[in-house]
Amino acid sequence: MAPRVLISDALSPAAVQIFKDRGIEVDFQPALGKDKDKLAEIIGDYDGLAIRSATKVTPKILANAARLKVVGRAGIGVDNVDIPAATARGVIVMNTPFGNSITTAEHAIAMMFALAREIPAADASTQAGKWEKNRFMGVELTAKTLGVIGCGNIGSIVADRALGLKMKVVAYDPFLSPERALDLGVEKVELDELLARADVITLHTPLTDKTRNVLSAEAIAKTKKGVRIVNCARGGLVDEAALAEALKSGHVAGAAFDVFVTEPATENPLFGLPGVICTPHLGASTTEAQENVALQVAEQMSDYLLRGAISNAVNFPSITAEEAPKLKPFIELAEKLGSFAGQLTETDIKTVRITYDGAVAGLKIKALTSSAVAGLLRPALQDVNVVSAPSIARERGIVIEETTREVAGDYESLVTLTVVTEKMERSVSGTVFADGRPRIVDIKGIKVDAEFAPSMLYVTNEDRPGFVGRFASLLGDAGLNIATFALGRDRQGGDAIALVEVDGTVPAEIIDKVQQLPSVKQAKPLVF
Ligand SMILES: NC(=O)c1ccc[n+]([C@@H]2O[C@H](COP(=O)([O-])OP(=O)(O)OC[C@H]3O[C@@H](n4cnc5c(N)ncnc54)[C@H](O)[C@@H]3O)[C@@H](O)[C@H]2O)c1
Ligand SMILES: O=C(O)CC[C@@H](O)C(=O)O
Repeated sequence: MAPRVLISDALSPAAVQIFKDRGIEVDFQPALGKDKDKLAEIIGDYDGLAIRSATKVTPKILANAARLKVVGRAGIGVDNVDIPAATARGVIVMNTPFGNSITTAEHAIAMMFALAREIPAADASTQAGKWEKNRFMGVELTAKTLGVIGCGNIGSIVADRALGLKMKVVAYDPFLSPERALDLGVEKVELDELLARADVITLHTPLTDKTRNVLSAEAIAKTKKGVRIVNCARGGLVDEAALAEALKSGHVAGAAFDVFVTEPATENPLFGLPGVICTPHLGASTTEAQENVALQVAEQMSDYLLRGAISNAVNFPSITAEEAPKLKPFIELAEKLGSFAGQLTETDIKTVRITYDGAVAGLKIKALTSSAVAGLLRPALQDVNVVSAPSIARERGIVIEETTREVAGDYESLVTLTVVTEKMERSVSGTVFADGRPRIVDIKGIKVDAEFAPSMLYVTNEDRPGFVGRFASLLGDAGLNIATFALGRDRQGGDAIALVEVDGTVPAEIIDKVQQLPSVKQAKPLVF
């Protein structure tokens, strides 16, 4: 069945065409993002949800989204998606980090000019027939200092454009390296210095606990008298009430805001104040940017739904379309090794160690580890997948350790998963043969060679003559057909294991009978 995608915001129709061309069924309902009840009612029918900022992907929506595998944000900020809730439900969340950066940077520059020359007020006055030539005395931007708070993708484009305007640019960004600052031609400074020196301040950080109210009343008080402030990033970076006071007192000469604490902003402390210019979150609203982000999100979502390739996910490592086919058999191997260990582990897991030897060490091991952990946890917690597994493990205090060793041993690639509980430590290793099928090659240090089959029986016993005959007769007498039989032992007379593929499920009473055979230590049914 073709995957189904719902577009619940006003994305460019270019996205619809991409989905259709890729063979994905697409439902374009651009007004649905505003109707959360209707969205909750129908979301269960879709594998993918493509959004802009109007759709709020809340835990309630996710709880109804039984089929949902991916949320694609045609834009940068994913603050309208509950990422922990999506991750916990195994839903990939991806964005398009660059498609609207230039457009948004241009909006910030436009806002700066609009402030410097009071263009909106001059326009309104002129069109009202007033011709107030002496009322609007602007300021020149050349040689002024622009303070950029957050010098990432958009902040650095703004800086570049401002340098082109012959402004001086100072930037505050704890993650901006001195080399990058030098490259951009900006001066990296601390926040207080930026506040003291900037004639115009522009914000370009995400909204986080650290950046909320980065321009607080206290910070605004440290700015130069007559400063102008531009916010085209996120509402909440500036204390709106404090800014309103500073505008009224004349300390701040102007503020141009595209984003607000509450959106849609129908009322706001800044509205109606002198020197204030507002736009309704238009930063990304150009034909070019909307086409870029719509095409990109549709491509990314299609790649994931059809090929398992992941790009720009905020809750999972990227997997390119080239990597996906190489990873696929190892994802299956890791998941099955995890499942093997999970089905045999009855007590609390403390640590999971995963070692990647040989060629597999060069692959995206984060995806493999997540798959192994998903397989490990699934016997105990049904609702876990490769996306949610690491966070679920973390919540349960399970430590996950990964080791890579590029040198190959007996196998070109070997994955070993070791589970440590309070009482024991159990390891299982596997590889992928040339036919692409995963196999178990070692259990607790005992060599075996078995494929994973839908129904299996795992038996550990003391290595004594007669066991195999008695065991096979017991299964035969119960009408259970043995499909494959793998045996291994650590040494003659020591511990032995049998991994047997049977046709059909093994009834519980047969497991009990196997358990009672002489020399048997443990008998467990396994399903893969
Ligand atoms: N108005 C719009 O329509 C619109 C459009 C696109 C993006 N945005 C918003 O613009 C913002 C920036 O987007 P971007 O693509 O440049 O993001 P980015 O991740 O490339 O850059 C953000 C920068 O902020 C810096 N930063 C993080 N914490 C900081 C802190 N405490 N102090 C100072 N700097 C800090 C980071 O180091 C990074 O360099 C985002 O919030 C995004 O959602 C708004
Ligand atoms: O979709 C939009 O119009 C806004 C996008 C913008 O806020 C973003 O973070 O990319």
